[in-house]
Amino acid sequence: MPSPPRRRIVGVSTKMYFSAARTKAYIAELLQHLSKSPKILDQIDIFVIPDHITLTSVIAQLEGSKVMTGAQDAFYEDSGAYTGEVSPCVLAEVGCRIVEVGHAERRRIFGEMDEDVAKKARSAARNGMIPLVCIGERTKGEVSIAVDECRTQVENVMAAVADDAEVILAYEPVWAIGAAEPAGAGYVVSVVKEIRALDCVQMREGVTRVLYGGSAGPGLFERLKEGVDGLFLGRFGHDPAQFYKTMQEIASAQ
Ligand SMILES: O=C[C@H](O)COP(=O)(O)O
Repeated sequence: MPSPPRRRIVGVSTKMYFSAARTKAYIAELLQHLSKSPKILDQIDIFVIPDHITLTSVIAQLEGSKVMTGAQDAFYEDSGAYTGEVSPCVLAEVGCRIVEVGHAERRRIFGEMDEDVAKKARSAARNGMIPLVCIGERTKGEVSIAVDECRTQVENVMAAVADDAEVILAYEPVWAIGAAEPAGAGYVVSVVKEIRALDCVQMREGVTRVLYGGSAGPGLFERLKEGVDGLFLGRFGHDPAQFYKTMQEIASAQ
């Protein structure tokens, strides 16, 4: 079966870096940039993942712009006695489109395991949102070792998520997150090629896009374009002008 067409996509997470005021100003400035070339949103998908507190105001600011808003996490149950958790059902209700799960910081600091990540991805998809699943090896080394570590993460998720649901995999080598530079292009392209070749990815009915994240920013996509469908930015997208520049590069890459 031929794989479904994959549209390029780029997004940014503000993690827990921004105040509410900065998030508001960031989105306003981003919209100003986008108004200069509105066609960009017909060419590629764009998303912003703010913190939970500002999520609904970001959705309101972005209304009518086609820029998607995502959440940085969501619980795997829709409702109940889960104090402090965020319901995927409520996220969908307020217009959230993407749910990021399994970020390396959540795995390391909050002890999330592949099983938790898989359950969260399943409930995001069950609620009509796109799970954006972060995967990646912990230590810098050989391509084959990275692929082995990612394989387990991906297989767990794909076994849990409905076969026809769209999934975004964000390949983020843990050692490249928060670093000065991204992982080497040849290395990333090789790992992503192997991830795409996994049976659990190949055999899916739903679209699976693969992004690269980990010190990503302007100037990177051209080197990764033969392997990835886009980029997932952190720090180097926290200046709206830099995020916009990255979008332009992705939209214009042949
Ligand atoms: O969520 C984004 C990634 O963890 C990358 O973050 P970074 O670009 O600041 O390294």
